[in-house]
Amino acid sequence: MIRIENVSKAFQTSKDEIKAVSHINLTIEDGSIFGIIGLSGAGKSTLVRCINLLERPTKGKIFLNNIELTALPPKQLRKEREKIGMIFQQFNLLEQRNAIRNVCYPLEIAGVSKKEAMIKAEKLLKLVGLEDRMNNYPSQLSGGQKQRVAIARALATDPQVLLCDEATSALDPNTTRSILDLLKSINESMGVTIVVITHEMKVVEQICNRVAVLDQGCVVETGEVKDIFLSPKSRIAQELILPKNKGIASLQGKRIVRLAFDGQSSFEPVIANLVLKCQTMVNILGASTEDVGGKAFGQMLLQLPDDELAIARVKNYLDSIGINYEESDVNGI
Ligand SMILES: Nc1ncnc2c1ncn2[C@@H]1O[C@H](COP(=O)(O)OP(=O)(O)OP(=O)(O)O)[C@@H](O)[C@H]1O
Repeated sequence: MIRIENVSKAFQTSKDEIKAVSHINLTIEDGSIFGIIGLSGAGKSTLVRCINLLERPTKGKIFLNNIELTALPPKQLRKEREKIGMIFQQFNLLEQRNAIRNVCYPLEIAGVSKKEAMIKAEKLLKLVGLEDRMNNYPSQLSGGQKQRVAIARALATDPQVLLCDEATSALDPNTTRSILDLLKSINESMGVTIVVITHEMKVVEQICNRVAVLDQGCVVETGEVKDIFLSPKSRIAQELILPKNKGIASLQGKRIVRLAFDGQSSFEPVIANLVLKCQTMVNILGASTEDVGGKAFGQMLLQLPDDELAIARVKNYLDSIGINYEESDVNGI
């Protein structure tokens, strides 16, 4: 289990102090896949680098399995750090080493014999589906293949935790999906706890159990992915789930409702029935649906007519079929 206790990190620049993260409290359970999501500059990378003390927090404590990493002397910290692997957006492979020797690298540093390291590296490269690419250099590999090498390398020291800092942000959607599937299968088969840093809700939806939403260095919302996806409370989570739609700006002053679909409802009959039963037109401004844990979840923004009676009929209808909704004004979307 990872425990982040009241962690803050500030950077001192020549001009002023930048508070990258402030008073963060999070618990990440063993064996889970935990997402940390936020917009650019929210403090995600800083927070994840505080977990393995690549950045030392200015304040607060980090615990791994009840051992306080922030209190350890350097030698013991190095030992504990072997339990935490990390992968990055830009892969960070050693260009002058081929794939198998990249994976051997952390083992060599840990004092494992060359022969043993090669055997383990071969096994790991097979695990990530690169058995036919072991002797290729990074420059000969695609982005997805490089990230697979990086994952194999991160797993070489048998970590309990794998930190993924925007690990799929440089990849196309199909490759992203295959890397996320690989991470999920590593989590399931090896029990490795995975912490995923991302600015994409799709990544969180595809593999995470729980998520913390970060905004301006603070956690503004945390919980089960499906709960946050169904009913985002913070403005930033709403924006990440259903990004701002440029077309909406021209609809100032109109009544908007945000519907939350919970896996039981299919969209078209609901909206078609709503139009028929309420005898009114609605505008679909945007929709976002995802598969979470095998169930379809989603949100939809509807623009309602400027007619209080019609609005009351729509609300009654939504209540009667058990669809959750909330009203928002256009500026709050
Ligand atoms: N070494 C540093 N020195 C000074 N400021 C820093 C340093 N590292 C990060 N920051 C600042 O801390 C804040 C948070 O940055 P961080 O990289 O953690 O955000 P992020 O959410 O990971 O963003 P992105 O998704 O764009 O990488 C930003 O304002 C950034 O400029």
